[in-house]
Amino acid sequence: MTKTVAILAGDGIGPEIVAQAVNVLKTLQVSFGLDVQLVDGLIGGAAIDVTGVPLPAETLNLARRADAVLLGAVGGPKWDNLERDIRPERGLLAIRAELGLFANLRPAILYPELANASTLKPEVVSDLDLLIVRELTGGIYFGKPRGIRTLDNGEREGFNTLVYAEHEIERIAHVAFRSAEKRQGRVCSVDKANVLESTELWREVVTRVARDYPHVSLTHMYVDNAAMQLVRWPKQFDVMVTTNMFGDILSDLASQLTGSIGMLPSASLDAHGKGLYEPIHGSAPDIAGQNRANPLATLLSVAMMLRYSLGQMELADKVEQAVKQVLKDGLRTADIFSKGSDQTLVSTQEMGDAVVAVLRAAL
Ligand SMILES: NC(=O)C1=CN([C@@H]2O[C@H](COP(=O)(O)OP(=O)(O)OC[C@H]3O[C@@H](n4cnc5c(N)ncnc54)[C@H](O)[C@@H]3O)[C@@H](O)[C@H]2O)C=CC1
Ligand SMILES: CC(C)CC(=O)C(=O)O
Ligand SMILES: [Mg+2]
Repeated sequence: MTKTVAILAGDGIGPEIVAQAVNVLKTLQVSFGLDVQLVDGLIGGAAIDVTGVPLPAETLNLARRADAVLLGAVGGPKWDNLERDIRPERGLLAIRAELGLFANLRPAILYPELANASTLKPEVVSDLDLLIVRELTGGIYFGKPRGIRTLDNGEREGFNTLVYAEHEIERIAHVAFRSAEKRQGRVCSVDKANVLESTELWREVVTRVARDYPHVSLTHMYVDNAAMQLVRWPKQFDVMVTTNMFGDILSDLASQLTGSIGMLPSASLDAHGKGLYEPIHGSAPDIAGQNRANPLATLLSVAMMLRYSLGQMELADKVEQAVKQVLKDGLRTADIFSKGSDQTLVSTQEMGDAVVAVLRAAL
């Protein structure tokens, strides 16, 4: 049966990188019989410009009907002075919440060809393969009350609320333990339980859920130490499970261990296999429109979509193999390029075309 994929390119480099992903999906359609229908929708600043809101009802309906959603990125200086509730980023938070996408899987894998692009020494990152499981629809990005208020003395005060209910912690913990069962069997739960009651409960609930997984080991780490340990010896981690904000920050950090933020894909999943797939990075306004962005995180997100939402394991492997091949062939966008080497500096489009060419050659 034909599957529907909603394509939400968004802002900044979003349209440039998503165009490469669409080319890959069309190649899989034409050359490998992938039965998908691609339907475009507006989100973020692009949606604000046309409809006045960052997540139009039409886009939400499209995403609800679709089997999977592919998203580029949202946001940019053009919309930064808008009223808080209609900024592009609120559209992204809203689609995650509306679709119930509570589990954000962010694998950080070092491709051997990029060992020299990592910020760490090759021996510290060789074979790095860790998975950050980030809670995505709760925590401080969603907690109420929130806002900016004026006090009696005229001074303004900004405030947010970090709150986690037991069921929110339980379900993300299960995702982490089930993931670890298929990997090296180790979960590290990252919190700030020494200071924050919300994550004191987090630690207690994760410890309770661990009893259902006798073959998985559980350790706990405070987030400040976790940030330090990630750059000291990242291979100590298999699966890291953490809150919305801590996962957001630690995954950007982890991306540099693999060479670039342009390399990390993500899957945001609900309880039933519905997923939204996007690179972990933002809209990169500093390089938008220059055909310089690395599209590989987005193409690897397509591979995750094929695997988790479209049931196409072999095609997922093929896309990942094609990414590995273009790196082996020495092709590099600017973010992963090292001068004085036998690498070829390529544009966003050229990198996308090269992946498509490898896929076609694999026919
Ligand atoms: N999922 C999303 O849609 C996200 C949206 N944002 C939004 O994006 C805008 C920019 O945010 P920033 O903090 O600058 O984060 P960013 O992730 O967009 O960019 C950070 C740095 O990484 C570089 N970079 C990012 N993606 C790259 C790629 N594929 N290839 C090469 N270089 C890449 C950028 O050029 C920039 O120097 C803001 O409006 C922010 O709110 C930020 C993070 C996630
Ligand atoms: C709007 C932000 C929460 C997006 C972001 O930085 C992310 O999900 O990584
Ligand atoms: Mg982020």
